Amino acid sequence: MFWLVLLGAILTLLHVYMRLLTRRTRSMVSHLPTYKCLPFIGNMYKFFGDGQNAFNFLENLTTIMEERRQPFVIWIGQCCFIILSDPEDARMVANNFLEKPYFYNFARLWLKDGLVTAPGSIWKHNVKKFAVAFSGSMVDDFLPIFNEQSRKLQRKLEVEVNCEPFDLFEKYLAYTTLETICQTALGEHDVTETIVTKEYYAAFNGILELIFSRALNIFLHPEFVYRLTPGYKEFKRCVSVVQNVSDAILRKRRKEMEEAKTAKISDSTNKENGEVKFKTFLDIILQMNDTDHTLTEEHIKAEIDTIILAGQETIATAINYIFLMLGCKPDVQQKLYKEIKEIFGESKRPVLKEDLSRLRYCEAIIYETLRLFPPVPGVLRQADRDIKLKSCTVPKGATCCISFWGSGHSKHIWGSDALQYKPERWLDPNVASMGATSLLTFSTGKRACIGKRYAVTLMKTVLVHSVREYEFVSEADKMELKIDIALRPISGHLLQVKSRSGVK
Ligand code: HEM
Repeated sequence: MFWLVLLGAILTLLHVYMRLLTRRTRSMVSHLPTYKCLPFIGNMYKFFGDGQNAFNFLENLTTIMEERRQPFVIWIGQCCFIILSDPEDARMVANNFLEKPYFYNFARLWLKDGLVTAPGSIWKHNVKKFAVAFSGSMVDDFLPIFNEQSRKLQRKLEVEVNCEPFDLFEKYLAYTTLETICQTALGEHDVTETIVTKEYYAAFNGILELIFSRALNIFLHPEFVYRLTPGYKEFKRCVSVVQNVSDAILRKRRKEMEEAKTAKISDSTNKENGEVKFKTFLDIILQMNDTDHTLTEEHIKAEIDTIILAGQETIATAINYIFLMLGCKPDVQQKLYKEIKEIFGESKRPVLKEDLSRLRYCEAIIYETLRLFPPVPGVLRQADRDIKLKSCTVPKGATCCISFWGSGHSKHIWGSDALQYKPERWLDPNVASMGATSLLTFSTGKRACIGKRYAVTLMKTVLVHSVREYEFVSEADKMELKIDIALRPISGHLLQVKSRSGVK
């Protein structure tokens, strides 16, 4: 009995002490909507469960934010999270705060100082030099690879014509985008047997699942606790499988560059008919490494893994949603087919640079899908000082969560038909220019995505090659979703392929 009373007293004191520590933050956000807080865990009880539960939670608080037109507050233990979806607020936060909160440390065990997880000081040092690898002119140079990969996908889909519905993402897209990113960003052309293997992909996915389940369980947040769990062992195993691949890519590329240097010939990996096609992301880092010795071997490998994560999973998810939406909106699909016919006629030629700006309806479909189905549903930033937003002041120490799901579904931003899938809205010049700043799917501000142009160009190329050949059918209007870092479908996501000529 005595021990129980003592324990009760200690817990009460601890609780009071924690309340005192967070008193300023609590008073600054007290006017914002929130849920009932439990001692010690705050609102963490809302997250217990799976990714579907996390998605329902996001939908629920989005509705409240829409009604109140205010950010929403969540307490995870003693950490205050301010969820916001207003694009102006989002820009304010993203331009002022460079640091990412401790959740990103769960991924830092793997991605270390790679661009996505790096602390602000390291990110600032690298970002401009790295971003060159995905600039407009570079992306134009990637077009032959985008075309080749899109054609390969189109040919693979032939076996699905008039067959049972299937999961496009799992069966094909994940591998198509993995191969594409390896060829364009890492200069690694021979990837079918080394990287694009089931083992690699399972390990890659395993890491993402483990990071997400850790994030949902507050008791696994302290590093010393997590290291004692079987989850950590599995995490280390998966990371080692993935890192063996980045290690092999790095060693191979270094050897090629060394050999070229020794033989005093220019390196030909990315050349075609003697002309330099493009300098890859990996080559840029390796060249920087000659003069910048802050780039360690470990850091370079972390950048390889980062670019595979950032560039592969996101585009595959986005393309999957596009096909699913086309499948349940035959009128939209027909309009896209018509646009492709107008530009390409009966020709099966590759997509050229000049075609990209003419694919206006195709672009509208891409943006409309990204608005309603953001592959990354939101990002986090750590407030290192107070900052004033439209309806509150974010207190120093709080974590801001920019909800792309919330902004994409807001009637205050997109109008009363915000929840409808209507690519036509992007053809209105007013909406298109407003949308350019209000569509947050690629994030906003200083640490926004550097691969937007890459992603949109690849998506257009894939769509042209597939839609001119096949018709797609889905029941995605009944799709159910979950969050496991990415926004993923759990049902209603199977696709059927039909031949346009009606002949298999
Ligand atoms: C539809 C496709 C894509 C979506 C929706 C997307 C979305 C995002 C988002 C939301 C962020 C911010 C992450 C954060 O703050 O935590 C981000 C960052 C990033 N993305 Fe993308 N991305 C896509 C494609 C790509 C591609 C194709 C690449 C590269 C080839 C890429 C490279 C990066 C990198 C390197 C960062 C980190 C930027 C930084 O911190 O400076 N992304 N992306």
